Amino acid sequence: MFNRKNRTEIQHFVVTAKQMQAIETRLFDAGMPVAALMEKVAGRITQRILSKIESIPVTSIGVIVGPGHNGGDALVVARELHFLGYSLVVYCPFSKQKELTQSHLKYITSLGILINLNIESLQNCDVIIDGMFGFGLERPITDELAEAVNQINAWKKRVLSIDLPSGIHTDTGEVLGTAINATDTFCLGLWKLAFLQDSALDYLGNVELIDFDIPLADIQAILGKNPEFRRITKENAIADLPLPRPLTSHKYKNGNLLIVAGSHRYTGAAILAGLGARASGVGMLSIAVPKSIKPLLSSQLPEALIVGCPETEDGAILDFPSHFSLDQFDAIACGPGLTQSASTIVQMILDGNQPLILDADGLNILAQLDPISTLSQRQAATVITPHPGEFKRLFPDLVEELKNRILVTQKAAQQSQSIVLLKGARVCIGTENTVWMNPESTPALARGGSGDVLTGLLGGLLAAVVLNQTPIDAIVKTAVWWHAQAGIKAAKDKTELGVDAFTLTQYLNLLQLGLNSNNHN
Ligand SMILES: NC(=O)C1=CN([C@@H]2O[C@H](COP(=O)(O)OP(=O)(O)OC[C@H]3O[C@@H](n4cnc5c(N)ncnc54)[C@H](OP(=O)(O)O)[C@@H]3O)[C@@H](O)[C@H]2O)[C@@H](O)CC1
Ligand SMILES: Nc1ncnc2c1ncn2[C@@H]1O[C@H](COP(=O)(O)OP(=O)(O)O)[C@@H](O)[C@H]1O
Ligand SMILES: [K+]
Repeated sequence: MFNRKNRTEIQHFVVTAKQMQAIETRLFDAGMPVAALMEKVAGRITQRILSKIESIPVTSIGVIVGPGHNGGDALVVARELHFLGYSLVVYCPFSKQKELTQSHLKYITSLGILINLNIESLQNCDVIIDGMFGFGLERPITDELAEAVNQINAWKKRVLSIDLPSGIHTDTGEVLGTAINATDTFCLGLWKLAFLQDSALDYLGNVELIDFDIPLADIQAILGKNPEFRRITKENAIADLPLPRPLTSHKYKNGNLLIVAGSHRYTGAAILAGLGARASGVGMLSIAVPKSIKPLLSSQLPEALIVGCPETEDGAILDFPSHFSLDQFDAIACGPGLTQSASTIVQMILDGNQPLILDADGLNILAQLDPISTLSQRQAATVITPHPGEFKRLFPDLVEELKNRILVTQKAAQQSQSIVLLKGARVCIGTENTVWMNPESTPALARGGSGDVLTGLLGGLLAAVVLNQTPIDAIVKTAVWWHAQAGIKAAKDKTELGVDAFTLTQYLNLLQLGLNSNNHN
């Protein structure tokens, strides 16, 4: 007896509509009949739909059928559910269909299932299957079709979307006119960009990839060996953790990090970044703050070396103490809570040769300095971690393109020759060749201070791996995954309202996330 192969490797590929079409074309050119592929895919969708509805009382199932192959998929699913004894209501408001879809429509009619032109026909269904549009949708849904979609959403029924919620653009995740609010979406074959775009999130519901055995060679023929768009998974995130430690390790082999943060106004930001760094396991931690808040930092982080700095009149860092050198550090994390008065030291750090994470006010100060040329001229690696507001200040020429977060991150990374971590519900990390995207997170993180924790965690990891030459983009994705997983676990235990930034730092313990020192789960 053979078990189906669990193809975890395909979980990290993410494709555009164009790439998906090119991969699909390769299958057809190789001899796979289109109709056979549709049967196979729809058979798998049917199995997954059954697993979702078996435990709930279902009297009748509504099916929305579009004009293309998304509609064809829906009709095959409808046929199978009919033979399983479910009562089906088919709604197809299109006068023309693609040939294969038309053929399935004809057959389903021959089975005695009525094809309705009127959306009200679905009103009494318990579950609706959405096969209106998939990755072929390119123009907005308008007029009666838009009204039908809005009506379905207003009913607030359970809606299972095939491939994408109809109305969502495959690449940008934008709503084209209007879109189905799905409770579940079955993404077919390979993850599409829309599944990692913030703009689509509220429409997707629970998401699931339905693998239909696209040969790896066909995927690689289109995407290459190092795909441009990649999803962060548990496997690829933990692979780059600095674990296990060599038995003969010592503190200077585990990274020497300097955090530059805090002001009278934002003392907590420095503490939160420090606690984030603590969780990373960094070998040595120094935190530069305005000297009058040094006692506060020392009491919260006894293991850290707190560097008290001369202050501006408004309580920001004015300068580093005399004889203080940045050269001793493996990495610097700079920005949380600095205020814009700390521009002198930010400039000094940018001029230095240490790998750098720049966040918050560090970015706002950078925005005044011609960011693209400043970043491009740095000798060492720079990771910038803007939220969309900071991003707009840094890259005013890219503001219009922010509606496609994935592509805009890629462009910003290429222009600035830096690693760009664009914050949001689905964090995107732009690097020279790849955009990494984090598919799992929680809105519990949407509150002040959670970004400071990420900066510290990332700083600690960066300092540790600079020494063992792990690529920097690899560790950035690990930090993003770790931060989000801690948020998810904390939200499970304390609800989405219970995850203040300090609580988040308490959940960064890897054991709580199901890992151990051998880096095995
Ligand atoms: N990839 C794979 O390997 C597999 C893919 N499969 C399935 O195929 C799906 C893609 O199928 P697809 O290419 O036929 O496109 P689809 O999304 O059904 O719709 C396009 C149709 O809609 C029309 N249309 C567009 N916009 C419109 C509007 N605003 N208002 C009105 N009409 C509009 C457009 O017409 P036209 O632009 O020509 O007027 C065209 O006819 C994919 O999502 C998956 O479910 C599986 O079966 C097998 C494996
Ligand atoms: N809706 C959301 N879902 C998941 N994560 C979110 C959401 N909103 C914000 N985040 C995350 O929370 C953090 C907020 O960081 P930031 O905006 O810098 O806040 P702060 O500077 O106050 O710490 C980022 O890591 C961001 O990706
Ligand atoms: K759909």
